[in-house]
Amino acid sequence: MGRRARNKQGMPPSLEEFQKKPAKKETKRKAVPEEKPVKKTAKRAKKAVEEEEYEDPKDLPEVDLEELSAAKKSLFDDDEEEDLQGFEQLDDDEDDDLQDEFVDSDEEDRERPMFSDDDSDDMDAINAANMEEYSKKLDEEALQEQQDAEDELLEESMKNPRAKVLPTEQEEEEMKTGGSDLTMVRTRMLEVVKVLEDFKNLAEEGRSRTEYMDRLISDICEYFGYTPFLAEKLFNLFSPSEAIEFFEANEIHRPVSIRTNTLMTRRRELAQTLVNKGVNLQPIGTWTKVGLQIFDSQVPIGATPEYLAGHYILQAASSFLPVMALDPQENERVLDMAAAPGGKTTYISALMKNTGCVFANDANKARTKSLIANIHRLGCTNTVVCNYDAREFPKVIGGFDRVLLDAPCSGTGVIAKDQNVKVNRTEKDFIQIPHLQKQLLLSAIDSVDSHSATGGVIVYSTCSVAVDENEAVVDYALRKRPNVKLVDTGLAIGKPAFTSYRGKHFNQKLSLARRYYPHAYNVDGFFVAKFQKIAASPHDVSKAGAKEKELAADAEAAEESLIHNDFAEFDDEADTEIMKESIKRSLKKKGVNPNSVDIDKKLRKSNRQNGTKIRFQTFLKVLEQRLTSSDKHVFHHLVAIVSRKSSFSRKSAQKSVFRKLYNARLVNTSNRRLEHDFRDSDPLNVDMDLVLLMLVFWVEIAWTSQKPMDQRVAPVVLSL
Ligand SMILES: C[S@@+](CC[C@H](N)C(=O)[O-])C[C@H]1O[C@@H](n2cnc3c(N)ncnc32)[C@H](O)[C@@H]1O
Repeated sequence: MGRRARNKQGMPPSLEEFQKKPAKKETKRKAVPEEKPVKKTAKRAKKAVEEEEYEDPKDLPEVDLEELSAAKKSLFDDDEEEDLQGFEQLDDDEDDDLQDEFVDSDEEDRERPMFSDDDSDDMDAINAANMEEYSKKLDEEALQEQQDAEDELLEESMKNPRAKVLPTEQEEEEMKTGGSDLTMVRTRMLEVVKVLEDFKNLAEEGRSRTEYMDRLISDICEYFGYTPFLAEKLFNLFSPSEAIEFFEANEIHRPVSIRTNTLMTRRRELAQTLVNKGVNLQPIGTWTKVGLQIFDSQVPIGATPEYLAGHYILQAASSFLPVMALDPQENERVLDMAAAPGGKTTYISALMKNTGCVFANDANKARTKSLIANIHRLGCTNTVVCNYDAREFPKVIGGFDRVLLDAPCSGTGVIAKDQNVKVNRTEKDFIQIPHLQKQLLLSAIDSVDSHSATGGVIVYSTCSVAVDENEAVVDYALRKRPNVKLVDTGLAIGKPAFTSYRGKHFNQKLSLARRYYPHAYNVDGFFVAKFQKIAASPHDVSKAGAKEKELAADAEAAEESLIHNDFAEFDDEADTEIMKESIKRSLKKKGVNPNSVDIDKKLRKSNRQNGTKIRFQTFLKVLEQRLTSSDKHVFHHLVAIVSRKSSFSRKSAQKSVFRKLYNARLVNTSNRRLEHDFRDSDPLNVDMDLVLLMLVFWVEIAWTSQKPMDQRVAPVVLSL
């Protein structure tokens, strides 16, 4: 069997199949409780993990180490081919493994805020966690009691279907002043979820769905410590009950895993050596031949002679996935665009058996040190390290067989590792980071040789679960580069990515990309998409560097409704100029020479007649305050249409749309003349579609601001 074929994964079992599998035989070494952690509270699930993961050695029966070694050895006796066969026919136990045995590590070295690996940090964390877990074990009974009490309370409240789950105004006040009892908050969250799932039967009369949702988001913020912005963003990805599972999973550390460096050793040899040193481990599910899950260890796992000799690397299981999807072949030329600290580069190098050439690039020079260190330690000799802004590619060098873009991201998939994400991420991050990701992905695509005999592949991955950083980025790339198509990742696990999300529709092929969630697979949240480049494009020979791309992307982004940080850049002067232009046009249309008229005077008169002092800037401020991001999206959509339909610059188009909205806002039934002006002063003579879109926009504002806008909108409709 050829290498490529051997590397191909079997068809993924469905999620249902995964979930229906009977529980795996319990072993004392199992780190994750048999029950899915998501069925427990954050604390309780964590407790269960602690109990099993850090079982007090004193409580264990005496074990003959030789026997243990022999038993462990048998775990790795299957040769690689058998592993593969098993992989193609996932059995029940293995499926269950998949849920339990994914691990984190290398992502810790991701640069903050980009989330990075650092093996030694990882180990410190593990050892510290062990001690903490041991001491927490003493609290077990108390915690269990508390849990039982909570469950009882919940059960009781559920008996009364129309129980008053939401706090009264007075209770709200008390909560504000006296703080909340977290147990109560948690119980209420679960109750609200139940109500939301059967709103018709369980909701209190007179209470709206929004009230329940708002309460739930507030409680999530309070209980788990998220900002309302991020809580809502993440909440929207799931059903209410699954959202709680996700938030709870973020309170639990993923298990620790290592990847065998096949340039140096084989997995079963490594496992045997480590077991002999007192490391308690098990292979990660059948989907990987190189991963080992570590349950506990009598030696520091990041400082064993084998570690120092490069026989393994601490690496999150989810980090294997993009490289497996990339499927690098021997003797190829591969680019790892954002490579530091090298968890994925070294895996690529190993899969290529140190043949061909891997360009490992990272924009952060400091981080290339750890990249170089890992490359050396793991004995990768086919690797060139470089330090460019990856948007410089393919100007630096192009024509690669494969490119991996493990993009810098917001890290919403690895909150369990970095709790700061809960409070640090802002709306701006979810505009700026995707903006960079899009530019990087286009560069990745342009750096691949579409005529590659073996490859022509691009893999895009992030450790974020946000749609803006995943589906939206991939969809953008598909639109901008019709010479690529999405293909199957070949990965055995993962949920299909979204093809539509909250009113946005993406390329249908996005269902081929994969999403990973901590609560679903006990791995870091991750996203993997695989492209095949089917033809060359003019961009492939582009000599544009990062700066040029940034400028081009800014312009494109405005068209794509992405950037609105220049939202309030209009000034009175510009405002006046536009109005003057409009008056001149109007005069011309009437056959009057504009030069024969005092335009300033006419403008003043017009302003007086309009009785308005609202200027663009004021209007922008109002918009900023009142628009949700989806409203802004509509606005930018309008701008994009106007600039496409005209030769106007983006700025002029923005002004024009504002002019429309501005004027439309003044129209009312008693002012027919203004209606007329509104149409006459239209500098673009925009078509009906645009006006209708504007109305949609206005209706959205009305909806958002909860104020009736019909009075303003209706006459515009009438005037069409
Ligand atoms: C998610 S981490 C990469 C982790 C790495 N692939 C691994 O597996 O070890 C993202 C990396 O992107 C790098 N980065 C950020 N902006 C970049 C850019 N414009 N060009 C290249 N690298 C960039 C960061 O320095 C960071 O190391």
